[in-house]
Amino acid sequence: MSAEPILSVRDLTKVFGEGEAQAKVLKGIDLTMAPGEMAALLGPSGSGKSTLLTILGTLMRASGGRHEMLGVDLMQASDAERTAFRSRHLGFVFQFHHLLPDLTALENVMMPAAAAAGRESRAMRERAAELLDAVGLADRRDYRPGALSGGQRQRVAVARALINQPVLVLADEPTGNLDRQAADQVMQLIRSINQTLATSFLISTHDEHIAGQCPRRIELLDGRIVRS
Ligand SMILES: Nc1ncnc2c1ncn2[C@@H]1O[C@H](COP(=O)(O)OP(=O)(O)OP(=O)(O)O)[C@@H](O)[C@H]1O
Repeated sequence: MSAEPILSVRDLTKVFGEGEAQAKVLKGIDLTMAPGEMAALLGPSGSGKSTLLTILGTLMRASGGRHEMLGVDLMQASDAERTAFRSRHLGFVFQFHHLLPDLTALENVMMPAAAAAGRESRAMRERAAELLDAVGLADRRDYRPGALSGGQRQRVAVARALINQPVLVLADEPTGNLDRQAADQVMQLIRSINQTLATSFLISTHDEHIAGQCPRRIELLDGRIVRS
């Protein structure tokens, strides 16, 4: 028997604007993801990749269709329920790391956990240190982002995405700002986390080399999935 999907999306649509300025950007997306899946999301610029990731991340609501995760109906959920769901079950990595410049690597990794709990704890600090160790940056925990390389910053961002033990990490061009070597290191890291922790990843990219490192590929074209 196959496992229940963690994510189930049916006929999902997104319309921006009104009247003549209206643009239908997602035109009926059907998508499921199984626990522990790692998928690349490909498509030309403007095909809707970021819009889809933003909706799946509960950072924006779809205009129509069904959006369920872990059995929760996220279309019907209130804003407060969606926020709680996000901090408990989802992680994010963006093209630009969005680390806070005045915090150390360790403090940045800890931040989503401290924000969710409303305070810091020793357990959080220990888990953040373990994650920095796992991404190969144990010796950089007290460095601020400005003193790290682009690839190191992105590895800190991956560690930060994992602090709340998410079921699914949404990554929007996580290697888009990196050279090939640093990009490969980040992808190796993501694959090893995917395999050891069974965290699912959905990774948008323009780069076939990056997509080739993902077991599944999902292709968007003009707001529709044309291959999955
Ligand atoms: N807030 C918004 N209001 C109006 N239109 C928007 C908005 N956000 C995105 N769009 C439009 O939706 C379409 C899809 O944008 P999206 O950013 O999802 O594409 P993408 O596939 O991620 O592109 P890229 O690869 O260039 O990042 C584009 O035509 C864009 O102009």
